[in-house]
Amino acid sequence: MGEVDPAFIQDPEHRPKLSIIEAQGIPLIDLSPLNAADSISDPKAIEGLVREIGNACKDWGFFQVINHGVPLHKREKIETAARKFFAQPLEEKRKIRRDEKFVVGYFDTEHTKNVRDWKEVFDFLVEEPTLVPASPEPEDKEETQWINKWPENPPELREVFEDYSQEVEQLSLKLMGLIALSLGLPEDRFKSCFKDQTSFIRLNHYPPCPSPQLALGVGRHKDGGALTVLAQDEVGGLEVKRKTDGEWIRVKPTPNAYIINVGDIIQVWSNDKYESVEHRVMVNSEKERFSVPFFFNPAHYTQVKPLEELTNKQNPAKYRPYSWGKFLTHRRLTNFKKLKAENLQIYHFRVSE
Ligand SMILES: O=C(O)CCC(=O)C(=O)O
Ligand SMILES: [Fe+2]
Repeated sequence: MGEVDPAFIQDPEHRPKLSIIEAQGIPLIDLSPLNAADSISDPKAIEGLVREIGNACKDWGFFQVINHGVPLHKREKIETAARKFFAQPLEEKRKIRRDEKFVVGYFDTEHTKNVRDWKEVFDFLVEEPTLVPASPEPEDKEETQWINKWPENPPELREVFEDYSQEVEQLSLKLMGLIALSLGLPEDRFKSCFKDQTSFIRLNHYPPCPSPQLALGVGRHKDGGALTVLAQDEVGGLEVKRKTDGEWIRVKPTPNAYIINVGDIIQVWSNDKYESVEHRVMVNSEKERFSVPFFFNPAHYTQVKPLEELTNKQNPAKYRPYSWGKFLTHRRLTNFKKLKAENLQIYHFRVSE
């Protein structure tokens, strides 16, 4: 990636401001009550945690966690492997390029809202194989399997990835338990939805950009899945749209913390009590940046709809049910193309009021 190609240039209203507002207020939550051996005998600590998580989901849709239980060395290993992978020549990386048949792998021409992102990515599925619908067509009942493509280099990537994904999956399940409790539901309310998960991990590399005021590493978007657990390095660049005033707020890197955000599925399950919030990534002219999001997604056959326990006459369901698998395959296929229109979003399933 050399000079800025017009494909990367954002419309003026979406260009980043170079004066940054750093996050004061994106909650930092200490998960240590979960790890304490006597947590059962200390329900007060868990209650406090549940309240903090609920408030963060409601007010921000984003929070950071510390003392989360994911061993630091496992995170460091995947970050090192990502650096090694992206340092290879483009021809090497393109050997395992994502295409319409192999939907995971390396990709350097992703578009968000039809503007090209200043980044390259590598996606891995958590379940191998991952079962999904064969096509986004609603009448087509056929299923297919997605499998991973592993690069030759670095050779340890597969093992490092498998080790890491188990840890973030455990953390995600714990967080879903806390989120369920915060909605007044049983802790294991969401557990079965993730049995045949369609989760994936993405390695993101944002090279230095000569015009960081014109382009974005990732354009503004919401995450389509249930929950995102993101590791960012010390460079920083993630910005979150503050719900109170629509201002873009930078998430300050906190060593060894994870950034958690509510995805579209939790928004629908909670019938808009919790909102999937827009975010984007700024790039800079000097430093490259790496990040590793884990997208926690349910089984493809999940019909996403507002939970019955959370809806009633006064608070009727705001969304029609939709198939997560069809939503996912639609998104994956349209990601290859620069579309004329915006791709599929949950508001397309909104019940008109
Ligand atoms: O790199 C980041 O900080 C966030 C990336 C992101 O939002 C995404 O990949 O969905
Ligand atoms: Fe995102």
